[in-house]
Amino acid sequence: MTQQGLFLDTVSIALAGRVLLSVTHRIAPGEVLTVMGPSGSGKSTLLAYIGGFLDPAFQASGKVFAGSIELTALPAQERHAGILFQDPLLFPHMSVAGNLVFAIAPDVTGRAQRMALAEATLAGVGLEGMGDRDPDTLSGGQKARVALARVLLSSPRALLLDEPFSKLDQDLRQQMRELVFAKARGAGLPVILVTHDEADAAAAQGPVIRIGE
Ligand SMILES: Nc1ncnc2c1ncn2[C@@H]1O[C@H](COP(=O)(O)OP(=O)(O)OP(=O)(O)O)[C@@H](O)[C@H]1O
Repeated sequence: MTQQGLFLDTVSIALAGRVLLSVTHRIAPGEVLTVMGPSGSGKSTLLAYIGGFLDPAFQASGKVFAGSIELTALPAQERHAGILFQDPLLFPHMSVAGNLVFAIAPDVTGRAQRMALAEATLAGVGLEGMGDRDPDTLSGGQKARVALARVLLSSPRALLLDEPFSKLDQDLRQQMRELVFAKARGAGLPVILVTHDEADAAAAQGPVIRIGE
């Protein structure tokens, strides 16, 4: 996929007639925009709007573009907004490789080819040879890496990070965010990072917007 920025064009979201946030911002390929703000200010809601799963209780307007593609004109499954949540949300009844193969686009055909792609992506996040493992046997940091591998395999147009590091201890947190930012830079993916943590924001080395303050 060619490198594309993300453009939030006069995005405005309200709840019960009260405007939660208004944002216009361009994020370059590989750049991280950090979004901070108090609990309940609408950070997750912004990601839900971009991803296409905003609850109908909200009133939203504005467009979101990935390069020249208007994501807000597409159904959620066609947006390819690569979202990572606080919880890695792995399927417990599938192996690690199974969790990854599931995310690969159907145009990669053949079981061997799909498994090879999954294994290579696993190796790229530091989990070489762990495809056969059951997700329940992994540590929290390893699960977070599997979730990252899965999102990278899903042909994302952007990475939307909803506090994905917050359950990890300090060292792991630092390692994981460096890995995510390096992967985003390598793939030329624009990133939105929702966090409460100033150290995350500093590590992102990009612009910071604060909502609800
Ligand atoms: N489905 C919903 N229906 C009605 N209100 C909702 C719904 N989901 C969230 N809200 C409200 O919308 C506001 C924004 O919520 P949101 O989860 O985006 O905040 P946040 O900034 O991500 O908070 P936190 O930092 O605690 O995760 C909050 O007041 C929340 O209670």
